[in-house]
Amino acid sequence: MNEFELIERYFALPAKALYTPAVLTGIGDDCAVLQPAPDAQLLVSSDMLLEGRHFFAGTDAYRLGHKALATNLSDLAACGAAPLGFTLSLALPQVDEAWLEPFSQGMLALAAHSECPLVGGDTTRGPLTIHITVFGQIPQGQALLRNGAQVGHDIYVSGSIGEARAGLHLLQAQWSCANTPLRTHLIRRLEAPTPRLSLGKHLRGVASSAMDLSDGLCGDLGHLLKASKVGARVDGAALLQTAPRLWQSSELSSWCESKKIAFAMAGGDDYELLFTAHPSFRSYLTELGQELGMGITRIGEVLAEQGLHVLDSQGAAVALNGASFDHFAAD
Ligand SMILES: Nc1ncnc2c1ncn2[C@@H]1O[C@H](COP(=O)(O)OP(=O)(O)O)[C@@H](O)[C@H]1O
Ligand SMILES: Cc1ncc(C[n+]2csc(CCOP(=O)(O)OP(=O)(O)O)c2C)c(N)n1
Ligand SMILES: [Mg+2]
Repeated sequence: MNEFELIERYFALPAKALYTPAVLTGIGDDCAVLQPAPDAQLLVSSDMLLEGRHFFAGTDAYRLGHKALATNLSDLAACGAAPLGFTLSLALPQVDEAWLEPFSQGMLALAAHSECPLVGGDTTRGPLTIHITVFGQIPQGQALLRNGAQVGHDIYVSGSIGEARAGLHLLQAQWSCANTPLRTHLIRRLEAPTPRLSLGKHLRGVASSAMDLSDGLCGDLGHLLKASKVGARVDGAALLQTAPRLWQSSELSSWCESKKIAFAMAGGDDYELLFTAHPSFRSYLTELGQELGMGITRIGEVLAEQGLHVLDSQGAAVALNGASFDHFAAD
């Protein structure tokens, strides 16, 4: 199979079935031509996944296809945007049809579900690298950004924080988990995150600032606070309540509270939304969580004084010993 047969079979043909009316020209020309809605603004975000750095060699190809698109859609969700389409640039060591078939299926199943068609890309031989750029749209001026957090606003996260990091530690054999359903759940949280697109749309006009959690709450919240020129207090006990299955597991229930909080604060790969909102939205957000069937947890408050203070249930400061994920941390 040559390069163009590969593109046709695994990407161009199945992608065509997913084109929306916004795709005026899709795969096969020099550029894709997309038509955003009148009065919409265009949003663009790009993320890559590299074998050995973002995923282990031998990771299930269907899940990898899903995750590569999910991490990108998560950025659109964080801005409250609706997907328009995406491009896929792929480096493959060789043509492996037993890998390409599920990879393409996992990616395009999420593309169909999210109404985000594949509209172009590039394919080359090289170390396994998956690079996606997503395009989204939003009505003028409504994009949720990192710089709008206001003093006195509440801080929220969606979903369960720390589970993906626990999944990573399981795969790295840093701890074991005898509870098979929990083990399966944690690894799925690492390998197959759900982009929170509908939550993001519902946060338009509600959230004062938002971002998605990829590197870990500690560092990511730090970016949001810096952009907004504010500080924050995080209630560690509220953060732990987002992942009760994890903390009640027999292996981790003996950890002290501050160790659990520090683990969750440094947990990368969450792909949940972090956002701030005026306290008048509390009941709306409780109902929204029920409507969308996901946790939306208030974990703290924005403060005028800069800096991030994470407290345990006794009000004592939790030492965060550094870390969120940083690709160049050791350099
Ligand atoms: N090589 C690069 N050239 C230009 N901009 C970059 C580059 N790498 C990252 N960025 C930008 O820096 C910002 C932070 O990047 P990153 O932490 O990867 O964001 P995210 O977590 O949303 O993917 C983003 O606005 C991103 O677009
Ligand atoms: C094999 C493997 N090692 C380590 C990790 C943990 N990890 C790798 S990258 C990353 C952070 C997110 O990746 P990044 O490229 O920084 O995404 P972005 O912030 O740009 O969205 C984490 C937590 C992993 N998922 N898999
Ligand atoms: Mg990035």
